[in-house]
Amino acid sequence: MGTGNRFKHQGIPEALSEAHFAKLKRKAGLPVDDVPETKKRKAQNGKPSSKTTNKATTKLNGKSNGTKAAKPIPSQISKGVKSKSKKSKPEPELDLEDISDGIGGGFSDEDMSSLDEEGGLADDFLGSDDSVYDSEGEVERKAMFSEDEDDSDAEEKLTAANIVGLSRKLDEERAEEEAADQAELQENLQTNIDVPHVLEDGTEEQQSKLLLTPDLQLLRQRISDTIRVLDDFANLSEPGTSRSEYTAQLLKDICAYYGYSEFLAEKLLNLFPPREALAFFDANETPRPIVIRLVNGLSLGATPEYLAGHYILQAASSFLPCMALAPQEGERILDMASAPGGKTTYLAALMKNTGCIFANDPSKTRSRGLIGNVHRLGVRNVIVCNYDALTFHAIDAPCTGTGVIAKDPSVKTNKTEKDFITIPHTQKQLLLGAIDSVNHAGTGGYIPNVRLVSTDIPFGKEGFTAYQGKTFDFVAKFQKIGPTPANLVKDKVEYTSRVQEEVIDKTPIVGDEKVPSQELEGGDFGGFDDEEDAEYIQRSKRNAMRKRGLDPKALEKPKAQGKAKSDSAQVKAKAKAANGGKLKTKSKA
Ligand SMILES: C[S@@+](CC[C@H](N)C(=O)[O-])C[C@H]1O[C@@H](n2cnc3c(N)ncnc32)[C@H](O)[C@@H]1O
Repeated sequence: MGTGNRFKHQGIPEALSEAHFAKLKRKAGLPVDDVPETKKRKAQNGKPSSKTTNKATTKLNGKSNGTKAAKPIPSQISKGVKSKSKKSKPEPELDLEDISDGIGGGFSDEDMSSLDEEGGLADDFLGSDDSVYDSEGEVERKAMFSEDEDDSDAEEKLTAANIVGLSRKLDEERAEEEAADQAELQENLQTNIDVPHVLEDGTEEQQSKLLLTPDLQLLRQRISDTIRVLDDFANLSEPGTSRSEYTAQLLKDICAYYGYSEFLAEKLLNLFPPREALAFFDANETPRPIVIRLVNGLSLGATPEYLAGHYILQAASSFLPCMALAPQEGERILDMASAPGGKTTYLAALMKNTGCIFANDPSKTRSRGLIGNVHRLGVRNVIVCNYDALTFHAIDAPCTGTGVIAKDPSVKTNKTEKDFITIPHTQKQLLLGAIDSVNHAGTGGYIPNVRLVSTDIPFGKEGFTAYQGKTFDFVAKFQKIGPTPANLVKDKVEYTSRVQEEVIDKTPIVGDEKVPSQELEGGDFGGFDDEEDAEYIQRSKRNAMRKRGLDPKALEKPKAQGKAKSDSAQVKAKAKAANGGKLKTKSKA
């Protein structure tokens, strides 16, 4: 990530809302002036209040902030949506409610509790989905291709055919802007040779009061000045001060100005040089645009075309990995963490509905959305399953969610140290599991030979590729390059036959013809049966333990077993009662 244009071009960004500072004051036990309703609404960009929360929208001292809209990130839309609008008609608010889960959403995540008990998954692993837009935390998005827009600024329509050309055009425009910015920066450096006084005077109490009732323009100015000092510490720092004093000041100011927890702000500040970090914080205040306009005033999740499965709305982060994978017709693919199915359904389209995709997700709630999308989009080559992928051997793993701050500002304050330790650990485990899965059998901890290969995506930029001596790939494609060594093959055959004895489910598949589909919890797909799931989960756990060389018997405690049996009898009785005497069945597809 280079020094952001936004940072250099936009000047002072829009200030944070008064409600945000009122919240800070309440937390600190200070009196809060009532923010009149009308003022609150004005703070929402002068537009009627919508679901937007603490987006930066108020103007400073009556001045326009001059924020320049970021270039839109292209989203993908497959086909079938015709843009039609009347210039005079006001733009209806976007409601993408249905898109995240395809069947309207509204499910709770309590079904994940069994996994939580194991310390395996936390609930907010589930919310960090950036791949398919949904309405939560939705902010006003700037629509491209709008007939209302100034024609001179109109973008060409994005199609699969012209994506490379369009991307190149954007890169060229960006390069020109960067050159202009650089020249401007040099000019500023010539004129700004004074030593700014940015370190705070006064007691700690006075200082924290200042941060709770800040003059946002001054605060912004101080942030800029501190960064200028940090950029050229030898010449611009005050005598007798240390770099860490400036950094500590910057951290406090950033928390107050942008509304971050100190924990996350510090993490991000350590990740980038200060100037780039500021560009990043600014970028997170800019709502991401979408590249489709509304159709006849209907929300995107309610158009006939949407309901008929003609399109799905996705972010680049969702479809680029599928393009990199380049699945071929007839192949077999495992998507370990697949809900709500953005990638799964796109892969299915790329494979022309041939071959087979195993789409797994451990959240039953999210799996319902996945199933809805699979059905809605007419996908016929997908088998949906519902396991914790850590227990079998996806790359689209759960993430910390820090990449979606622009979409969900709550991330600014709700991430903790634990998330930064456990989530990457889970991601690593899933990746190792995925590598093992390539071999179709457990390998007793052996990691097959893999190498990182080109994604062959002919556009875009490298982006953020290195940090503290480590290199990163936003979309990584691994290829297995060597056969499994002979001694491991032998081990594997023995191992596999042992495991197969254990895992092959020989019970006949029970059809659900006798139960009308509408009576089933999960609709046509067959619903879920907690008792049956508990057995599958136990079995997976036993397998996982064996693979790690542990004794699965450790899982079976006689006392607990007795209790489990009586519990399961109760569950069965309850399920029967709730279902008019019939037990729900589940498709074992
Ligand atoms: C970012 S979303 C996946 C988005 C999806 N691939 C798509 O393109 O629509 C992350 C998913 O990881 C799942 N997840 C979390 N922990 C998991 C685990 N241990 N095994 C498999 N999936 C997991 C969550 O339930 C969530 O649905």
